[in-house]
Order: sequence, then C-alpha cells, then structure tokens
Amino acid sequence: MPDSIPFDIPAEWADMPEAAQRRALRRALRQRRRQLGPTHQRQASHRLCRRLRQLPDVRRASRIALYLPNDGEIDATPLIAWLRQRGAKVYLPVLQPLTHNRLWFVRYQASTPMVRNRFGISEPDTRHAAHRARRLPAWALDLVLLPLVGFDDQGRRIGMGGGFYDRSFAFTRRPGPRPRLIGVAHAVQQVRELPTASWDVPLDAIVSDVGVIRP
Ligand SMILES: Nc1nc2c(c(=O)[nH]1)N(C=O)[C@@H](CNc1ccc(C(=O)N[C@@H](CCC(=O)O)C(=O)O)cc1)CN2
Ligand SMILES: Nc1ncnc2c1ncn2[C@@H]1O[C@H](COP(=O)(O)OP(=O)(O)OP(=O)(O)O)[C@@H](O)[C@H]1O
Repeated sequence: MPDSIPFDIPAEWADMPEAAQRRALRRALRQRRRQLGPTHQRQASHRLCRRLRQLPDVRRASRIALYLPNDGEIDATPLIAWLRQRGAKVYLPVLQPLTHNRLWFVRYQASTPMVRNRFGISEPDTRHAAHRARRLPAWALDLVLLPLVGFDDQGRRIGMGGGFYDRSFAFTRRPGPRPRLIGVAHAVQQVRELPTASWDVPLDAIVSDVGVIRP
C-alpha cells in the first residue's frame, strides 16, 4: 500500500526498553499525522470513505461503530450520512466511567448530547450513555472502525496506548458472535515493521487513503 515511505524504526531505538520504544514510536507517528495540512486531510478522508463504501464488510453492516477524529486522525465521518441513508445505525466509543480503560458503544444521532472527555475528544454525554437502551454491547456490533496510530503490512497495529480497544475487544479471541474489526489510518502512519504485543486484538483489515491490507 505505501504511497509514502513507511516509517523506519531508528537503529538507535534498539537499545531502549520495549515500552519506551512504543512511546517514542507513538510520538513520531502522531506528529506525522498532525503535520498533514487541511488539503491533504480532506483528500485523504474522501479517498478513505470511497474505499470503505466499496467494502462488502461495510455494505453488509447495519450496526457500525466509528470515532470522531482527533489529533490529526483520518476522518471517516463523511460516511455517517451515507450509513444512515442506508438504514444503518451508527455508534461512538465512550470512556466507561468506572471500569479501567474500557469503551461503551453509544448510538449516535443528531439529538445525542455531546461533551468532551478527559482527552478532549467529543463523545456522547456519560449520563446519557449510562442508559442501556442507548448502547450496544461490543459483541453485538457488526463492524468497528478503529483509529490507528500505526500499522504495518502484516496487519499489526498500535493505538493511543490506553489499551481501550484491546480490552473492549479481547473477547473476539474466543468463540461467539463478534464484529468485524477494521483499522483505519493515514498511509503516512505505516511502519516498516511493528512489534506485536500478546494482547493485540487481530484486525480483519486495515484501510487507508491509499489502499487496503488484509492480514
Ligand atoms: N478519535 C478517537 N477517539 C477515541 C480513541 C482514539 O484513539 N481516537 N480511543 C482509543 O483508544 C479512545 C480514547 N483513548 C485515548 C487514549 C489516550 C489519549 C491521549 O491523548 N493520551 C495523552 C496523554 C493522556 C492524558 O492526557 O493523561 C497522550 O498520549 O499524549 C487519547 C485518547 C476512545 N476514543
Ligand atoms: N485485554 C487486556 N487486558 C488487560 N490489559 C490489557 C489488555 N489489552 C491491553 N492491555 C494493557 O493496555 C496497555 C496499552 O496497550 P497497548 O500498548 O497495546 O496500546 P494500544 O494498542 O495503543 O491500545 P488501544 O487498544 O487503545 O489502541 C498495555 O499496558 C496492556 O498491558
């Protein structure tokens, strides 16, 4: 998929402890995406959404979780109007108030009251989200678009570092109903080779503005 040069982990980092390496990698990749200008961002969003609309996993899904972009993340929100027109229901992640680093998935409609969470990301208000009828358990979603900080051509991923998605979708390793997990990112967030962690949940695909990777 590379249309830009994949990020190469500098040789000097080899001596750093694994956790420090992951932190340095996140910092470098987040800086890469924040540096993309508005014209690049708009075009990348357009190209991403065009690819997503063509994917059978997306066309088949009627309950879809996505995210509101932050920190230079690629913007998949133009998909929302298209999904609603097709009768699909859209959900957003909300930080669970009591459980450590886990997500709720809350129905997102024009009337949904929104607030900023502790990371400054807009999300449905926690008190609104507390009503079970407004959420869907993660296993009942058909499709989740996960925001990635980095990825490689083997389908490995790295996120913001909170383990929110890893914890919320750890159940996908066991038998039973589960959503399709599709990572999305800018092409400039590709890394030559990412280290894996044992808790990383496997993705079904990664889609960027430049292409699709099927691990
Ligand atoms: N748009 C979007 N929404 C999302 C996520 C995401 O990656 N993108 N998440 C995916 O997990 C969850 C939020 N996770 C996050 C984890 C860390 C940080 C963050 O900025 N951390 C700061 C320092 C933390 C702090 O302020 O204490 C940092 O690393 O600089 C942000 C979001 C749920 N919603
Ligand atoms: N299923 C899990 N159970 C308990 N702890 C977990 C689980 N998954 C991840 N973690 C913890 O969460 C922390 C962050 O994980 P990691 O560095 O992989 O972040 P990430 O891949 O960037 O996260 P995210 O899932 O938010 O995109 C790690 O310290 C890890 O130990």
